Amino acid sequence: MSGIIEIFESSIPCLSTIIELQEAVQREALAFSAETNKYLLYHTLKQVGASAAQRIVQKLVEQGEIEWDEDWEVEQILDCVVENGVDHYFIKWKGWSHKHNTWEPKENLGNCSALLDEFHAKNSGDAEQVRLWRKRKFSEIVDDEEDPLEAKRKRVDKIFKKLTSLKNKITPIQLVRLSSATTGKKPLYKGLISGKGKKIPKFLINYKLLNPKSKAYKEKKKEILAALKDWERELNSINTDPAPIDIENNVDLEGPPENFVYLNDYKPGEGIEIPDDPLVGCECEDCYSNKKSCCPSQCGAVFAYYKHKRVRVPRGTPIYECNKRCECGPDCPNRVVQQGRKFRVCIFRTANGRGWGVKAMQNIKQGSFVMEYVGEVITNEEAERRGKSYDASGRTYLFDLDYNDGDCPFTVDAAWYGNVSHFVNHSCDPNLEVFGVWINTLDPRLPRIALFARRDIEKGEELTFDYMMTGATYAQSPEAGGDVEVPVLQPMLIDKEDTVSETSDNQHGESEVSVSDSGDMPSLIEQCENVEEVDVKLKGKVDPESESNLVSIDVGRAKDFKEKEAGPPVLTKMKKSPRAPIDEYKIMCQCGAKNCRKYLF
Ligand SMILES: C[S@@+](CC[C@H](N)C(=O)[O-])C[C@H]1O[C@@H](n2cnc3c(N)ncnc32)[C@H](O)[C@@H]1O
Repeated sequence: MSGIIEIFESSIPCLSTIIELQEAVQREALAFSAETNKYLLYHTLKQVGASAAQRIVQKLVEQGEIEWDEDWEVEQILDCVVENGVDHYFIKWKGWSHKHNTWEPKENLGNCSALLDEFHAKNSGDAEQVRLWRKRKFSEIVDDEEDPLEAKRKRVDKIFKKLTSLKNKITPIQLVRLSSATTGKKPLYKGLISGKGKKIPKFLINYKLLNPKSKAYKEKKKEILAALKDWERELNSINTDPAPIDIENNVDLEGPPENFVYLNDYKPGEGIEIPDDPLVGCECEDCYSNKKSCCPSQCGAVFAYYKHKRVRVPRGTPIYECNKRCECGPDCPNRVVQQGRKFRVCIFRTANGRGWGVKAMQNIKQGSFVMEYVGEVITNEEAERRGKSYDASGRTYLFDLDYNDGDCPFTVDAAWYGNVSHFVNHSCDPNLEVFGVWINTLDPRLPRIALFARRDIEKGEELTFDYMMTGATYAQSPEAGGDVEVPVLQPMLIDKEDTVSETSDNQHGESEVSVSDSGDMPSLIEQCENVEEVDVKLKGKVDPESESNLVSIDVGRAKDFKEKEAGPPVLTKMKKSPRAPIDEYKIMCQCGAKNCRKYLF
């Protein structure tokens, strides 16, 4: 065994920075696996940012460490503002499309004096006007289409991809050393910039920060807690869910994550439109008593909730909620996910190296809606591209909206934009369960991803879901005494003549879910504009033995797990590159469950 497994066994203190980790690895005569190296490299590039990464690459070229056949040349200066007293210019980079244009402080444009002169000459009109023009705020000039964070991220990804494809492998520590040299920020280390074969320099580690009793640690901790409080305020000012979010770090000195933008809903990625006009709604006076004609039934699905709004269908069952065209009010039992997260949760620092996690701040009853998984909705091709760098970095936030035939037109990426669910960790014995939910967007390819309590959850318990939910095509219906198997239905793929109805009452006096013939029911899908795109082939009666009855929103690429072969997948997440041999991407699962599968993906 090598690499990360050995590092785990060496018990590096959790406060280790990248440098400390490398130092410890060298001291113990261990080596990072290629994957760990890649992970640290990507993380370091992200930390230093796109512009500094460019300068580091230039340094590496100057030092003869690498050959780089393209360099970053400013092609044109397009705009200028003064923000916090610093001139910032909007740059078009040579060889990079306008998508990659970025705002750069003047200090980053050291050798562009000719272009700067040219820009200022062109824009030297009325002095007062120029002054006002330069004083515009970033927020006034960055239009909605433009996403500077996205442009920078793309540049980091591109640099990372290129660096890892070079013959000469660059280590993260080289980047860290050069980063302090090029950014002019407080150096992270002291010593020579080592070439190959040279002695590793002595690092400037603030060992006091490793001792929680030291004054330095306590001061740093205070600083971090203040930053986390600010972050908590910021998240709660954006969060539109009825329940607030707490933030807690009683474990280490990690502050708020950089480059993470809080969102409440899906953010459509480039070229993606998320329709939100359902065209039709129900006219029920009381949707719960009118299950047979309410929205779910019109979509060939079952009414998914009990009166008190807890889910009563097994996982994988598509959920159709009442939508904005329906006549029912907000108290309708078929409006649950759309009303947002009602349970207070806390983003907390885990104590066993899993980074941040999320815990419940109040008891949650089985079947309750807990939160939605939101992020950028991107195409399959874009997900493939991003997936490669995420896989290499050992972290992924990609959730395939894959369904039925394994074809995955869209993926939700919560890496840069997301809500609390961004921080929810995996468990092989999770307490949350995933459902696809359709509300105002009835495009079958664009379900919302909702996480419901799989069992009663106690206040303080960490919230988890299974990143590789696979297999079980039948869920036990707890309401039916635990042993009754309930078929999981697939949206759009049931016979027009098979509609779903409720039959016997359960012990709580609420009806159970079953499938029966009930004649011709006009399908909501048939009324949708995109009906041509939906596979509405008649499939015969819903057959509980048949895979084709299943909603399968696929784990995507974690193909190598035996469990996956055991049965068709259900709404699940976390992409891995199909081309990557699984050996390269083994990440130890730290969920601690008895039935732990050992590897995350
Ligand atoms: C969706 S993120 C969860 C939030 C993450 N812990 C953070 O700090 O941002 C997924 C990543 O968290 C880590 N993770 C989640 N569950 C884990 C587990 N059971 N064991 C080890 N690492 C885990 C892995 O790095 C994984 O790629």
